[in-house]
Amino acid sequence: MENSFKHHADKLAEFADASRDGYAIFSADDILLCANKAFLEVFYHPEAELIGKRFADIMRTAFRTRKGPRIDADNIDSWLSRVQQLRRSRDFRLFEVDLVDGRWFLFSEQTLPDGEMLLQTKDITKQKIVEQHLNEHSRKLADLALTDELTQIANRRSFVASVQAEITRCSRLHCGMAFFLLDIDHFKSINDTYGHQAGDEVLRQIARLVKSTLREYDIFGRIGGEEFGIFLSETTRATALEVAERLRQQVAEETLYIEGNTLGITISVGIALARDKTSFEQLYADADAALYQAKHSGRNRVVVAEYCVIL
Ligand SMILES: Nc1nc2c(ncn2[C@@H]2O[C@H](COP(=O)(O)OP(=O)(O)OP(=O)(O)O)[C@@H](O)[C@H]2O)c(=O)[nH]1
Repeated sequence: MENSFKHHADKLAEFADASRDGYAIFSADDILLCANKAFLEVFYHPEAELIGKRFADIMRTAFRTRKGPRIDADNIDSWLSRVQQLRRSRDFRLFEVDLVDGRWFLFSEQTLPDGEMLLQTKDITKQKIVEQHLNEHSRKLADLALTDELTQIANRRSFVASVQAEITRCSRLHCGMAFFLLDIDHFKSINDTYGHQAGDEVLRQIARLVKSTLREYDIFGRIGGEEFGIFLSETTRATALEVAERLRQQVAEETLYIEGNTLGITISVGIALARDKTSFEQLYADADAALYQAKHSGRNRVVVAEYCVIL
């Protein structure tokens, strides 16, 4: 019977040694007592250099030789003191470790009541690559869902969401907000004269031009068709007018080169202003009314919504 146990224990040791997963046992005072080949391979050091060493010394060697686990720290001692707080903080811990050579391992630490610890490592490089591809893919999908395909600026959905978040913040702080509706003049005749593709190119170039004149934290998006929205926070009436007028002027002065034609484009801008609680719908309606006035009083102009005169 005893022989049979011994036989099975030997078999287990044999399998553990041949396993692709790493196994190691650390003593209660963190000395590496034994480890199989797969574990030693993670650290790139021969058995003789690791067995009998303290965990801290093994990690110091990894840091110094830049082999084994990637240690993103300037100072190994402060890194070690952080890690030591985590080690044995629970009976069982699972965490991912990336190696300097680009491989990824899932580590598990199982601590016995007397402080001895069994460390297991599993190569998860393939899963990590798939995970990274999936993350990248879903980031791209999220970007696509938020971006207007033609102009590569925010689409209506993401523009409205950003503006609503900013309205909430500004209303709380009672800071001035300005909302512009910007519309290309006689855009239909551009399509009719030069074709729809030329019209698309005008939209792209105008979006680029407007974007380059705005500040990084101004919110800019394509609301639909040839209509764009801009939201400025922490803004006075005078600043809003100045920005809109500068935009109008820059567009009017720019010559666009579209499919062999030189085009002069103008825009009309309707502005709504607010200081206290408001909504996207309210700002949009007010700016739209102002834009209507701008169109009907000759185009290529900026009009502030009537009720905003006092703001
Ligand atoms: N090329 C192109 N045209 C578009 C797009 N979206 C909307 N349009 C066109 O934009 C034109 C808008 O025309 P209108 O609303 O009559 O306005 P307008 O000709 O710009 O005249 P005003 O706004 O009154 O100055 C329509 O002919 C739409 O077909 C687009 O993505 N690409």
